[in-house]
Amino acid sequence: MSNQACFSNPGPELWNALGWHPSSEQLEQMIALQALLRQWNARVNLTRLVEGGDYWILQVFDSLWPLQSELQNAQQPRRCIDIGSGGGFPGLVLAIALPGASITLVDSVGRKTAALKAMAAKLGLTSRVTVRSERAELTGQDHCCRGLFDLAMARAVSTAPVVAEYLVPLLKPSGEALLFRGHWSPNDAKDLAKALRFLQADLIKMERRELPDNRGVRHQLRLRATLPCPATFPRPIGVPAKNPLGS
Ligand SMILES: C[S@@+](CC[C@H](N)C(=O)[O-])C[C@H]1O[C@@H](n2cnc3c(N)ncnc32)[C@H](O)[C@@H]1O
Repeated sequence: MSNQACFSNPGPELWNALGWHPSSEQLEQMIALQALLRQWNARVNLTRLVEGGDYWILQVFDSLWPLQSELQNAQQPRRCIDIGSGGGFPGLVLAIALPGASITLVDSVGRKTAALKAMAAKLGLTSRVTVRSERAELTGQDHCCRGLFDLAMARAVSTAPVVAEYLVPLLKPSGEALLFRGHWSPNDAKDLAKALRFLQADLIKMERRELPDNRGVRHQLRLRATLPCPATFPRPIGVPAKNPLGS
């Protein structure tokens, strides 16, 4: 089998490259998620990456590779939140891979959150997955979410300073924000550092990795709060994107 064919399937090559292997139940859930995305895509534009390597590498692998340490302690109770979850990446894949975690999925588009709720129910994840249909700027100011998460993440939602403003207010004092990035440059790092000064947070880790099958380079950035996030952040709806911190 060519490398490309191996990585287009959920076979051992994919999991060896990831350094984590799903149980048979988890694998079934990931295959079921793929089928649910095909169904829901007919009604709502969730994602076009649902077949072969597009699904297994660009969605599943890409959602899980930054979580090596969490995957080693997958039963540990954790509160996680995925901002701008879209079709459920990384949030729903995380809910499958981390049986100890509870996951809140947030998206501002009602049709997407309806699909997320229905997919979570079909996957048997309702007891651990909560779906919120709202803007992240409101989530971060809601006492039901602010300051309560061990892990707050976002993939493909906005620039790093904007995403940091959404995520940092959600963290417990010991929590970490996880930014999934594609390209990452020294200028991106400078912009993020300026934003983090406002949010009272530090960059604690940056990791680069190539996806299997030459599917591109990815970066993960981890942030931690140094002091409680000032109450003014996140600012009202639309302000973080219109006027990014530090710009
Ligand atoms: C490009 S999609 C990425 C979806 C998913 N995270 C992924 O990686 O496939 C961005 C998603 O973020 C949502 N989004 C963007 N800004 C948001 C905000 N301020 N609050 C909540 N959701 C937001 C959009 O509705 C959209 O579903």
